[in-house]
Amino acid sequence: MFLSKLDSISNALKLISDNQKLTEVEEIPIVEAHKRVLAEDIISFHDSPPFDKSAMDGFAVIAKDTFGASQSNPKTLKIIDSIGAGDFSDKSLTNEKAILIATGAPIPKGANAVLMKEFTTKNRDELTIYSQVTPGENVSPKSEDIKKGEKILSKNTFIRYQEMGLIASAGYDSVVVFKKPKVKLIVTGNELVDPTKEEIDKAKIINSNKYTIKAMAEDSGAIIQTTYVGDSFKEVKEAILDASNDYDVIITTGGTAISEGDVVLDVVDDIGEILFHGVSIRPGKPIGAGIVNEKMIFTFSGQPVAAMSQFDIFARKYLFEMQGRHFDFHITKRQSQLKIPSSLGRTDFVRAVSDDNYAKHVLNRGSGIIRSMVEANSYIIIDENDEGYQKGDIVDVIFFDSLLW
Ligand SMILES: Nc1nc2c(c(=O)[nH]1)N[C@H]1C(S)=C(S)[C@@H](COP(=O)(O)OP(=O)(O)OC[C@H]3O[C@@H](n4cnc5c(N)ncnc54)[C@H](O)[C@@H]3O)O[C@H]1N2
Ligand code: MOO
Repeated sequence: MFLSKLDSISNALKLISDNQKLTEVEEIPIVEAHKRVLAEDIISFHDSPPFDKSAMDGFAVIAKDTFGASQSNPKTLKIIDSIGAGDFSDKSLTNEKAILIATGAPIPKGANAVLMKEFTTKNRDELTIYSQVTPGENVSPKSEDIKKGEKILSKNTFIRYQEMGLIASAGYDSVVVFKKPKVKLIVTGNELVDPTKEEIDKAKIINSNKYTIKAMAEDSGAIIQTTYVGDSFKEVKEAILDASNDYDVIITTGGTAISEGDVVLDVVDDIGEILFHGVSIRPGKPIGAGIVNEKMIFTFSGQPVAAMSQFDIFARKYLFEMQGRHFDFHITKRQSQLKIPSSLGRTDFVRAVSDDNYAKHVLNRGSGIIRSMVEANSYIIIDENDEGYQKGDIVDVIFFDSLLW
C-alpha cells in the first residue's frame, strides 16, 4: 500500500455516503427510548391537557363576579365545592359563587377563570376576594399542548428528554425506533499494552484508542465491542472476517501507514473492497474505508488524535445516518487569534480553544498529543484552497459539542 495518491475529503465523504446503510427497526418501551431515533411518526392518542385545567391553587370563579375587587374594595363570594388534583366537581358555577380548586384540577362548568388563593381570605363558606381576574386567567385550555390525532413528531426525530415527555403524553407506552448499529473496534499494534500503574516494558505504548473510540461510538448511538490483535496479516484478517459476520460496522486503529507491520489495508484489499486509502487532510491522512462482507470498515490511524479526528470527520455521520438521524457539520465563524500555517491542497482540522468571538489554536499539533484534544473544544477548518490564515482572519469553526446534535 502506498500513500502517494490522496483522495480529496469531499470525494472520500461521497464514497462513504454512497455506501450508507440503515439499521432495521424495533419496538421498545418508551422508558428505553432516550437518545434513540424514531422510525415512525407520532400521532397523539390524546388531547393534552385533556380538559380545561387550573394553572393555580385558588378559586374557580366567573371572572365578571370579580370585576372591581381590590384590597380597598373587597368582594364576597360563596364557596360551594372543592376540587383536588385527580378529582372533578359535577356542580355548575353560577353568579357570586366560587369553587376551591387545586393546580391541575378540571375547571368546573360555568367557571371561566381562577383567582389565586393569595388574593383571598376564607371564613367557612364565605370567600373574600381582594383582586379581579380576566376571563381565561389561570386556566390552561384543553389541548393547548397536544391535539388528539395531531402529528406531533416525525419519523427520524432524535429522542431527547423533551421528546420523551411529549411521546408519553401522546399516549405511547412503546415506540418504533431504528436499531443501534453494532460496531466492532479492532485495535491493532504489537506495541500496545493495557493501562497499568506498573512500569511499562521498553518500546510498549498504552492502548488509549480503545477508550476514546469506544466512547465516541457510544456517543454516536452505537453498541460497541472491542478487541485487540497484533500486527500480523493473519490475525488482522481473522479478526476483520469474524467481525464482518456479526457487526454492522468495523473500525480498526493502527497499521494504516506504509511500514512492514501496516497490514490493515492489505487485508481489506484481500477480503473486500477498498473505497479509499489516504485523504488530503491533517491530521488523519492515512484514513481508509472499505467494504467487507457488505459491511462498512473504517481503518483509522494508530495515532490517538488522528483516530479521534477521523472518527469525527468520517465515522460519526455514518453511524448517525445508519440510525435514520440526519447529520451535518455545524460550522460557525470566529476570528483567529493566531496565525495558522497550512498547505494548499490539504484540509486541516486544527484543534482550537474557541469562545463566542475568537478561536485560538492549540500550539502542539502532534497527532499523538491527547492533551491537545482535552484542552481544545473545537476544530478550526482550513480549506484545501487556503494556505493557512493570518492573525485576525475570520475562520470556520466546528465546536466538539455540535458534533453530537
Ligand atoms: N513514510 C510514511 N510514514 C508515515 C506516514 C506516511 O504518509 N508516510 N503517515 C504518518 C501518519 S500521518 C500517521 S497518522 C501514522 C499512521 O500510522 P499507523 O496507522 O500505521 O499507526 P501505527 O504506526 O500503528 O501507530 C502510530 C503511533 O500511534 C501509536 N498507537 C497506535 N495504536 C495506538 C493505540 N491503540 N493507543 C495509543 N497509541 C497508539 C503507536 O504506538 C505509534 O506511536 O503514520 C505516519 N507514518
Ligand atoms: O496526519 Mo497523521 O494523521 O497523524 O499525522
